[in-house]
Amino acid sequence: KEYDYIIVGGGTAGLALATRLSTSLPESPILVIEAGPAAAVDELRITVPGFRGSGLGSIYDWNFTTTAQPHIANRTIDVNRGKVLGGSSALNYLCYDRAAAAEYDAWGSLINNTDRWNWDVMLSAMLKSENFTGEDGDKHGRTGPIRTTYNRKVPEFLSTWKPSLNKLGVPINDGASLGGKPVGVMYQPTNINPNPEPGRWTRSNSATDYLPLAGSNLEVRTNTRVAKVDFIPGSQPLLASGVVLEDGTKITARKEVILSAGAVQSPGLLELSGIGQPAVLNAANITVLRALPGVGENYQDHIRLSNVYRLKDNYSSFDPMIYDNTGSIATEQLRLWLAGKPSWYDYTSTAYAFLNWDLINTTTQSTLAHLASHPSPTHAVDIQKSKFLTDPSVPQLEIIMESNFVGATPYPGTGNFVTLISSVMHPLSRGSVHISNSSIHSPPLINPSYLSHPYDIQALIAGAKYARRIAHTKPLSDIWTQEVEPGQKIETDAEWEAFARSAMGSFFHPVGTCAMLPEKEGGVVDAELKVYGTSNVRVVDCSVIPVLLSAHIQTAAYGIAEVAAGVIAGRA
Ligand SMILES: Cc1cc2nc3c(=O)[nH]c(=O)nc-3n(C[C@H](O)[C@H](O)[C@H](O)COP(=O)(O)OP(=O)(O)OC[C@H]3O[C@@H](n4cnc5c(N)ncnc54)[C@H](O)[C@@H]3O)c2cc1C
Repeated sequence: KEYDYIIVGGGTAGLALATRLSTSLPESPILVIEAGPAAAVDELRITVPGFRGSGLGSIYDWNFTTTAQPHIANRTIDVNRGKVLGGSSALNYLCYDRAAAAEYDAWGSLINNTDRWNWDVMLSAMLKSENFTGEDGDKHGRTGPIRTTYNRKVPEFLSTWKPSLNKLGVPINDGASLGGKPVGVMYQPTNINPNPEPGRWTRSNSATDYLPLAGSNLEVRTNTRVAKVDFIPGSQPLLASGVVLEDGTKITARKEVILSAGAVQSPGLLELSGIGQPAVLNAANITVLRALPGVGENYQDHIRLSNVYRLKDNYSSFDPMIYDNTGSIATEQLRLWLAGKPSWYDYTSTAYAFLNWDLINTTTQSTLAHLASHPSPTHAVDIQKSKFLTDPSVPQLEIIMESNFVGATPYPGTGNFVTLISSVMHPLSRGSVHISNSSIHSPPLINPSYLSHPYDIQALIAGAKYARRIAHTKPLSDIWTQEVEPGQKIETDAEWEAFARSAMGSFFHPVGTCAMLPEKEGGVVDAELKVYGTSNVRVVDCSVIPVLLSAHIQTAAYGIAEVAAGVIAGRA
């Protein structure tokens, strides 16, 4: 059987794109090939919002790890990625937000000043993908597939969040953070469907809410892995004829092959197909069909640190739902969830702050700006990040108040905790992901180069120190008894640095590895997401994001897919 379009990866962007293409081009046979399974409708690890995190390490996770990272004591960091229909949208933590307008505008200015990509384009695409329930005055889509709303149950102590930050001079930004101006402290929505029968609040993802809208011309094959793109020998530019599966089966694409395998695996598929850095391909004994040095480079990810506080006895947290999930509280809450009644298992993250360094103090701003500009950045992505450092509309630090223990050490066994997770929004370390040999079955070599730029470690420490300051500000200071991580013993600069290097984690947001940039800047795709040197291969997923955003990135994945569907259907 032949198809017009083959989409590799039925993940967040892949299913959104496939659904939109199938309805825009009803005469075109379209195939999505997904390596993972379709999860059962009653798969609680995916469906129950409060079970977020329980899919990690499961059959729905690729379970990759980084190479040993020299700047964090040679630790390796887990690289969790969805391996299931819905991809990482089925595995993620359901934070739903958008970055500053200037950050999407930068995409267009970096790729030859095109007006194909900017805030207006991405906002309209992101709104098209959203279906919000509620009234908050913010920018929301109301008719799109992905259901969003606010948590209906939040722990009582969360009420200390906004006043404490506000006391430190951070503006309250409730109901106004999704319109391109995220700086401030606020509650944000979450990708939950609030009213499916029988009243259960469930995770909304690309498999549950885009795919059912697809036309009958869309076929989905699960548990099927693509090994590479097949090119017509001697074609110039390279013309793809289809894909080759891991068992050698060839499937024909009459028009296009679109890679939506995510930021960790789309670059590897290009390399296995003969497009990439000659040194990488030669080492893997793969014939170079097109040298493209940017493939797999420019890996960027959000880095995070936790400050964990033990709550006073009169406060209960989400901890029993995670760490005592056979206990009576958890059992009762799951019974309520199954009955479609308000339950703690409806709950996800709610309380956020997006800050720039100025909001902490001018010394932090100038110290970090100095680190970022010495030596002067020369790469377009780094230059862009240094411009963001002087733009007060662009956040540099996110802090989330989590209602449970999220430490670098194991859960202490008993007790209720609150965690302030701080994350650097524009780290300057950029790494890479490459294949190690010619087999699709070998895991990729993921080297994010965490903390290799001196800005990153100091930014991480500045965030965690500020989180401690928040914790010591009333009314938040009234709810806890002990700082468990990093612990009050961490005080000197050297102690903070050792702690940060030993406890730093990832926020699961890799981007940039098939960057939409000019080829001479290390770009892999052009403004129409077409791979340089090919006439009919595109990449549509988070790997095309050239500069990491100051937001959780699923909204961008949906937005990119919506824009790409318009581009592809317009060209058909
Ligand atoms: C644990 C976790 C928590 C997160 N939390 C949040 C959050 O709270 N909010 C937020 O906004 N973002 C969050 N993210 C990030 C966000 O969900 C992802 O970055 C985004 O969904 C990625 O979308 P994508 O389309 O680029 O890739 P994916 O959704 O990962 O899709 C790639 C798909 O391709 C498939 N695939 C790969 N290789 C092949 C192959 N060779 N053949 C066939 N199929 C293949 C994969 O199985 C997968 O289904 C989180 C991510 C993770 C992993």
